Amino acid sequence: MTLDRFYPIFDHSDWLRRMLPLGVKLVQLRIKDQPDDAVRDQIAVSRELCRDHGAVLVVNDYWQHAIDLGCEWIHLGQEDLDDADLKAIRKAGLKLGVSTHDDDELERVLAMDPDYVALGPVYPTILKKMKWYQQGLPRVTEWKARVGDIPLVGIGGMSVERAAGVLEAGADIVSAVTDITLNSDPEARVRAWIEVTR
Ligand SMILES: Cc1ncc(COP(=O)(O)OP(=O)(O)O)c(N)n1
Ligand SMILES: Cc1nc(C(=O)O)sc1CCOP(=O)(O)O
Ligand SMILES: [Mg+2]
Repeated sequence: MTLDRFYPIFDHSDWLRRMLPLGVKLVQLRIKDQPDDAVRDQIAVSRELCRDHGAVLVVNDYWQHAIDLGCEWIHLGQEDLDDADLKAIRKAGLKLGVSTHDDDELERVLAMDPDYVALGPVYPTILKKMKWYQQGLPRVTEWKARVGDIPLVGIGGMSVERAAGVLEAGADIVSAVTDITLNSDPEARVRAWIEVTR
């Protein structure tokens, strides 16, 4: 399966309800600091919304809910991977996307046979505090050479204006949060993203 090149990330299923009708085909639900039952409910709603719109849903962090709810994709970062039951995840047929930020992390995840590898932050991000400031485009090119046929996701400080450069540098997919969610017209921004990535 070829994943769409535009990969927005949202923190509530309401965002998916708004954005999927515009043509989003790959989307991550990334919920933080919510009660567990609320998270589960939102994953279930998002799964249905994505099914209705022919889109791929990636569940961030909550791999057990993803298994229980019959989801198809999860995204796990390095610390998530410390606690996750990879055997159970694979047994359930879940596809796995992983985060990387340096050489050691990349070596670690390549041994896990991931279904995509994310590299970040390509540009500085305002979404969360990170140890890394920015990887830059040459690092995207290096990562693509190292991951080979595994799809490479560029994340961190992405914008409509930066997307083409990141794809030209070697990313297969570009992922964005605040460029959309903090925009005064998120729908128009998503349309612009779709235009530059298809
Ligand atoms: C596509 C994509 N790339 C990286 C991340 C970050 O995952 P992680 O390092 O586990 O951090 P949190 O998102 O859980 O704060 C991601 N979610 N998606
Ligand atoms: C969630 C996340 N993970 C990153 C990583 O590098 O692993 S950067 C990031 C935030 C992306 O948000 P924005 O598009 O607003 O910069
Ligand atoms: Mg995580």
